[in-house]
Amino acid sequence: MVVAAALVDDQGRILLQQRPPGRPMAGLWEFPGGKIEPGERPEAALIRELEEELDISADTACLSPATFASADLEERHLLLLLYVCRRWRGEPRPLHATGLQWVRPDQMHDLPMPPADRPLIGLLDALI
Ligand SMILES: Nc1nc2c([nH]c(=O)n2[C@@H]2O[C@H](COP(=O)(O)OP(=O)(O)OP(=O)(O)O)[C@@H](O)[C@H]2O)c(=O)[nH]1
Repeated sequence: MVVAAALVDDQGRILLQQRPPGRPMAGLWEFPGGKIEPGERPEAALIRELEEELDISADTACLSPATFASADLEERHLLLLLYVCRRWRGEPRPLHATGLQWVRPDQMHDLPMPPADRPLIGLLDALI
């Protein structure tokens, strides 16, 4: 079970981060987030991941449940809960990722992304 955020800026662009080398799916552009730890609430997990990965603070009230992805990975099944977040404190910095970029949903079709994320693009385009 994974939580992730579509951080949306005032131009309707979404922040993607690039997975670093030496890890599964290296080089792909993904939504910031990560695994929920045992006993952790999903929103708390996402707030923790945003701090760890981007050095930003978000409040639970600013995390809107948006949609989810369900896909087979190599040895596991992934359930990814995607939240939309339009307000946070701080300027995102790539503490774990190779890089960050802000993109409109329609631009995501041209980026290499994890297969599970592909069905989310059209949904985000309609939502934002
Ligand atoms: N954060 C994030 N993870 C995603 C996305 N799409 C997707 O398939 N995933 C998968 O969901 C998992 C996220 O957990 P993580 O980021 O903590 O995983 P990790 O690299 O430590 O994976 P590992 O523990 O299997 O090595 C990974 O298997 C990742 O490939 C996405 O858009 N954002």
